[in-house]
Order: sequence, then C-alpha cells, then structure tokens
Amino acid sequence: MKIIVTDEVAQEGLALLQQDPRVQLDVRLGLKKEELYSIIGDYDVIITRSGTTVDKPLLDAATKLKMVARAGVGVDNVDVDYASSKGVIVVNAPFGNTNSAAEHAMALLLSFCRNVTKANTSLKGGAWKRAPFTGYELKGRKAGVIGLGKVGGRVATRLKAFECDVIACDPYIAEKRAHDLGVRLVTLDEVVKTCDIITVHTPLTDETRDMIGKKELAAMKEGVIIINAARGGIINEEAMLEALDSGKVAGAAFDVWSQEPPDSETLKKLIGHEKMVVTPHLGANTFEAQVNVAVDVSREIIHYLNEQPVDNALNIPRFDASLMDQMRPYLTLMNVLADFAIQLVGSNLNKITFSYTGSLAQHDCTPITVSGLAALLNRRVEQEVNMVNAQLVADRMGIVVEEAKSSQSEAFSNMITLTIEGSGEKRLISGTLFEGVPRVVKLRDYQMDFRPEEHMLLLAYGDRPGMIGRIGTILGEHDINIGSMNLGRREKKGEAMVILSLDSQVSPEVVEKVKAATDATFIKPLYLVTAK
Ligand SMILES: NC(=O)C1=CN([C@@H]2O[C@H](COP(=O)(O)OP(=O)(O)OC[C@H]3O[C@@H](n4cnc5c(N)ncnc54)[C@H](O)[C@@H]3O)[C@@H](O)[C@H]2O)C=CC1
Ligand SMILES: O=C(O)CCC(=O)C(=O)O
Repeated sequence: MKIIVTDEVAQEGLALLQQDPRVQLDVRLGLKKEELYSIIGDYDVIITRSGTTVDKPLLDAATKLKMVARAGVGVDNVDVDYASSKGVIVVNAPFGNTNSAAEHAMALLLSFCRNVTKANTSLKGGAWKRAPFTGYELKGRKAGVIGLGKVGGRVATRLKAFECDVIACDPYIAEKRAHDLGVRLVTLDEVVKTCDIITVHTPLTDETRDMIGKKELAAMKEGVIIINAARGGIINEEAMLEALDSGKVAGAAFDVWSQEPPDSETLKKLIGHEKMVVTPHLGANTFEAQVNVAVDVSREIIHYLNEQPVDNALNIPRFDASLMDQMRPYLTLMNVLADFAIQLVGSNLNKITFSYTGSLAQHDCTPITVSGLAALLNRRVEQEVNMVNAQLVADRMGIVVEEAKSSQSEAFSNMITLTIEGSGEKRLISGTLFEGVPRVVKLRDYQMDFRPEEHMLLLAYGDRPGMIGRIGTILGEHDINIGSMNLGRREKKGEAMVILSLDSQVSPEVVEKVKAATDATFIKPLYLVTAK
C-alpha cells in the first residue's frame, strides 16, 4: 500500500505505518496543486489535515485511491460525496483533538477579555501601561454555545467553571445531553438576542455557512463578544468586520478563516482589526492532539489493510460498536449468498431484495444489505464496488434495492433471503448460521442444507434412479473429488435440485458430459471467492 502524507502529521502516528512492511509511506509536504495531481495516481491512501483540498480534480487524478484519511475532525476540505461515488473511503479522527480545540476556544476568549495579546506587545515594546488593558470578567456573563457536540460540550463545561450562565443551541442533539452538561437548550434566536458571549462549534455545512450574518449580528446585544474556533465562514466575515467597526460587537477572537491562508481584503482587515484576537487555525495544534489524531488515522489504515472494520469511516454504513461482533458472521453469510446467487443470474439485474427474518430483523441491517449489494455488483461491473459506493452504483444501473424484515422466524432463529430479479428470471437463496458458519437452507423453493464451498456444481434434472451414480462416475473419471452432496426435491421422481461441493474446479467439457448424462434442465459450476 502506497501512502502519501501531504500535511504535517505527528511522527508518532506515522511510525505505526512505517513499521508495517506492507506500507510504503511518502511524506510530501508543501506540494503545489499541479505537483500533487501529477503523482496522486500512484497512491492508495492520502493522509491530510486541513491544508490539502481533496476535491473532484484531485479525486479524478487519484485513480488507485482507496482512502482519504483526515487527521482531524472537519472534512469540509474533502468532497465526501464525490469520494463516495468513486468508492473511496473517507475516514477522520473525530475525538483526538476535541480537548485541544475546546481549550483553544477558551484561550481565545480569555485573551480577548483580558487583553493578553495587546498587553504582551505593549510590554515587550518597553511600555508599562495598565489602564488601556482593562478587561472583562467572565463570571456572571451569559454565554451561548452554538453546536453542543464534542468541542461545544467541553467549552460549555469550561464556561460553567468560569461561572458563566451557559445556554446552547443545537437542533440535532438529545435534550439529555444538554441536561447532563447542565446547559439549557434554546433556539439560535435566543442565543443571538440574549448572550454576552457567543461561541460557535458546528461543522461548516450548507446549513451553517453564514449562520451568523448581518441580521443575526444586528439582533445581538451591544458589546457582545464572539468566538470562532470551528470553521471560517460560519460567521460571515464581512458582516463581522462591519459589526466591529460600528461598535456593536465589543470584540471577537477567530482561529479559523474562510480562506486559509487568508488573502482577501476583508480577511486582511479583519485580522488586522484592533478588536480582534487571531490565530492561524491552531485549535488542534497541541502535541497531545497531533499525536492522538495521527495514531487514530494510522490505526484506521492498518484496520483497512487487515480487512477489519474501519471505525471512523464517514461514508460506510456500519453497526453500532456493541453489535459488531454479533453481526460480523452475518456479513460473511450475506457475502457468500450474494456470491452464490449472482452466478445464477444471466440477464441484467432489475431488482434485489434483502430479507431478514428472526431476531436479526430487530436490528438495523443496512451494513449487511450494503455489503451484499457490493458483493453482487462487484461481479457485474468493472469499477470496484464496495460498501462506500454500492448503493450509488445500483442507482446508476437502475437496480431497485429493497429490504424486507420480519421478526417472525420460520424454521431458523435467524435467516437471510436474497432474491435477485433479472429480465424474466428470479433467483432466491436463503441462508442461516449454524454454529457461526454459513449454511444455505433454501434454493428457489427447495429446502436444502449445505455449507457453501469454493468449488460447487449446481444442477436440476428429472429425478430417476441412477442419476447420482452417473454424476459421480463422470467426475471420478476426471479426478474431481466430491466433498459433499445435497439434494432437494418436492416429490418422488419430480425435479431434483442437486448441489455438489467439489475439491477442484470442473471444466466446461465435464459440465457438458454431466448435463448430457442426466438430461439436466439447468447446470452451473460455481466458484465462490467468499468461501475460500
Ligand atoms: N480550530 C480547530 O483546529 C478545530 C476545529 N474543529 C471544528 O469544530 C467543529 C466541531 O467539532 P466537534 O465538536 O468535534 O464536532 P461534533 O460533530 O461533535 O459537533 C458538532 C455539533 O454541531 C451541531 N450542529 C450541526 N449543525 C448545527 C446547526 N445548524 N446549529 C447548531 N448546531 C449544529 C451538531 O449537532 C453537533 O452536535 C467542527 O467544525 C470541527 O471541524 C474541531 C477541532 C479542531
Ligand atoms: O488539522 C488541523 O490542524 C485542523 C484541525 C481541525 O480543524 C479539525 O480537526 O477539524
């Protein structure tokens, strides 16, 4: 696996990858866009921070890319949707820098309130002035936290420790979270109109861009203090500049900018404004956070290499961590069923139904469905299909994908049934786990019971004496050993469905001989990669 690192990432994390003999790691900092485009095609993984924009042109040039690993939280520098359409996994490190970001927001706030930066410059310049640097206390002030996630929650706790009256606005969290943090959950409007201090901690999305603009600033209390250590652009920078100039806002402290490094006139004025405390995106820049995020993304890459679940992938459906061990065998079962069934369908696929019965149906089975869909489509399209892009590829091919659930089990406590419909054909296969091992229990409407193996031969013929002997003789003559045999039939001397597991592959000539000897109405050799 070839990995390129394009932003500064702590050595402690990279060491994990450098020690792995399967990995070639190239640290290439400060590359120009064109340089990166010209070499990215060689790499399987790109590790970035916020300094590299992983956009459409880069993803198009990255023909081998499997994963974008963002050593940090925000993925607004990555086109996640486009990466998904190309089957590229996007992983981040959502926890490692939370504390640093929260502490930095407090550092910015306290620096502004106590004029630390100005007084520092003044004293270092040889002056001994105190009166111009009279500041504000936090105690007793009303503080509003916008976005009560990991960082916002920690900021709220720290503001409370400074004896602020803290309220928060976050339409997506449970009230219990706010309650547990001892914070009153209110509307954005209430935060805007009633707070002395406002700090934003949301991601930058279409919804949060310009969330604080001219209108919101106008509605704020005179002398409000505003902090942004989340993302540039959540607070409209032009409106901010005007509000500082007009005196509406007492001061602001920003760590993040809509353009990094900042170059526009507005940003230059904002950064130079005497009422602003500014830092160049330092929220996560602590030794602790950088080691944490580097180790986290490196571990994710190693999980991927080991074919283990990637915990922080943003574009792969996954189970709750507590369910993962229980569900993993069903992912294997589904892949085997999909691998088996798709080989029985000759025509274009129209519809695929994934049905879950028994206690399995009580859970969210999306990861199993998506995994099965990827296994099916991988046999049909040239593009590599995985859990990231399976649904998108199915949509593009016009295949209807349905999921059905019933907690009422039939003969088995849990069963998965895959029904594939093509033009004029319909194939159905059901499977269950027996002592954790996949078994097929139904094919079409025949009750069967066999363990899927790497090489199999499936055939249907009119049942009559001597057929099994004929098949055995032909296979024996060609040195093909039969591991097991399972026969399903509805009535004596009716149609029989026979599945043989074989120790080796059957050639087309042998298949023809078996077909002729049994007058088979259907015969198909199967090769199950998933059962190897
Ligand atoms: N300055 C820096 O170096 C760092 C900045 N960050 C940024 O901080 C932000 C928050 O990070 P985390 O707390 O880890 O993320 P998180 O996902 O744990 O929390 C974000 C919260 O924002 C809320 N939210 C989303 N849309 C909202 C809206 N319209 N109104 C109110 N709340 C909304 C979500 O419900 C969620 O609770 C991210 O943008 C991240 O990139 C994070 C780490 C370092
Ligand atoms: O990588 C960085 O330093 C930026 C950290 C950050 O903003 C994030 O994790 O969202």
